Amino acid sequence: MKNIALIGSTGSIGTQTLDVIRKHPDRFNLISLAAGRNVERAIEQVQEFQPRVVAVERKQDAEKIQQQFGEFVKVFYGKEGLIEASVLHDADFLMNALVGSLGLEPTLQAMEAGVDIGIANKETLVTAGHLVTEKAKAHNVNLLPVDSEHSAIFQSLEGNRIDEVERLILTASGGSFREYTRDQLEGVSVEDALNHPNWNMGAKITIDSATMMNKGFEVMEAHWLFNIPYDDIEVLLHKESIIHSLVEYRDKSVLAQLGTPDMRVPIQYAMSYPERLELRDTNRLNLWEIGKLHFDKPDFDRYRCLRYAYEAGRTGGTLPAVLNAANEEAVKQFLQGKITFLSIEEHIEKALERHQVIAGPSLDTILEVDKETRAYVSSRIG
Ligand SMILES: NC(=O)C1=CN([C@@H]2O[C@H](COP(=O)(O)OP(=O)(O)OC[C@H]3O[C@@H](n4cnc5c(N)ncnc54)[C@H](OP(=O)(O)O)[C@@H]3O)[C@@H](O)[C@H]2O)C=CC1
Ligand SMILES: CC(=O)[C@@H](O)[C@H](O)COP(=O)(O)O
Ligand SMILES: [Mn+2]
Repeated sequence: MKNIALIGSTGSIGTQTLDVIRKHPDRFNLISLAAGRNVERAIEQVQEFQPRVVAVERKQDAEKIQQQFGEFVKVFYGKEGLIEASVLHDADFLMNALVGSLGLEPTLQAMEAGVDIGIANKETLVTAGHLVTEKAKAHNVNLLPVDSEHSAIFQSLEGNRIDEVERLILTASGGSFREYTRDQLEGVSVEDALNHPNWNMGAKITIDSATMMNKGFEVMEAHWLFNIPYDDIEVLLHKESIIHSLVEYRDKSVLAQLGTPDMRVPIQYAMSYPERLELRDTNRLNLWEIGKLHFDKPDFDRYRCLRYAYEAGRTGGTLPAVLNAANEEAVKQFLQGKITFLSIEEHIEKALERHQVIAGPSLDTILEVDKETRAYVSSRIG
């Protein structure tokens, strides 16, 4: 039996993680959950899974849950609440399903406590990949990929040597506007941007997918997870999202992982690794039904965020934290209807241009840069 701590329980990855736990009660036991403001859903989850520790974003919501469940659960709130839900002496695995760089500190603290991490929360690796990978090594904990592309690469690497890899190829759907020219992106709506062709995900990652910042983040995530230089990580447009990513070896053999788009597959694999458990109610991949798969090269002028991500990743230091924070703030403002879709990349570009890079930043420096960058982007919007 594996004891699971889950932060971000009410979101897309969080609820699918709970579905995996629900399907395997003999294998997984939920000992804590952390949610944000979706208190009704959090309460239902507490009723069903009976974790002993619960965290929510706001004090008043924590009090409400504490009253309802009494002594059976300990309820916390805020940033400290996220840490309480992540660092438990008997946790075997923390699923980090939070959105944003908010996930960084709980991840680092759980690793210090020797807990293996399922890392869906890519912003943590983007913002502070050097700190996270160092900490994983120092405390001998596994950092298991949950993102579908990284799970595909992880699976395609199994039984092979990393020093025999020549190239990682990350597939990209192209997002909600993949058939649009740059001119057609003028004035697109939030609703249209949220309409991902293949995946049903949280709002922020759906916008990141439309700008292709998601793929840029995934390049950075792959760099840190698999220790591969940026020059050897490529992006391939593949609109069906059937091939989840590929690894090319030095003999030019290419291994890949395929499947119908269902995040419960990589979620479950991270949780059950190195075993594969049954997943009954997912769709089988019948290639004859699909008939054709399509591939294309990404255009770095059409998808500028992809270019910024490679540049920030190659530069390193504090620049990736700026990229992430500027993106988080700009996407938030776009979702609130305050800026246009195309101006997301404009704000990011300006934030990157003005930043004086600090090499090898500490956690405190990263947190400071994160805060300062959000304030800068917010002040540009007014
Ligand atoms: N969805 C997907 O298919 C995939 C997602 N990912 C990555 O996984 C991560 C999660 O994505 P996704 O599940 O889509 O995101 P969602 O927006 O659906 O969920 C985010 C979760 O974080 C919680 N949260 C947000 N702010 C706070 C806060 N201040 N305090 C506590 N909890 C908070 C939300 O709580 P609440 O709703 O209660 O406010 C929710 O539970 C992201 O990093 C994303 O890039 C990667 C691959 C695929
Ligand atoms: C499901 C998943 O892993 C997402 O990150 C997905 O990759 C988004 O799709 P695109 O970024 O390829 O549009
Ligand atoms: Mn992905």
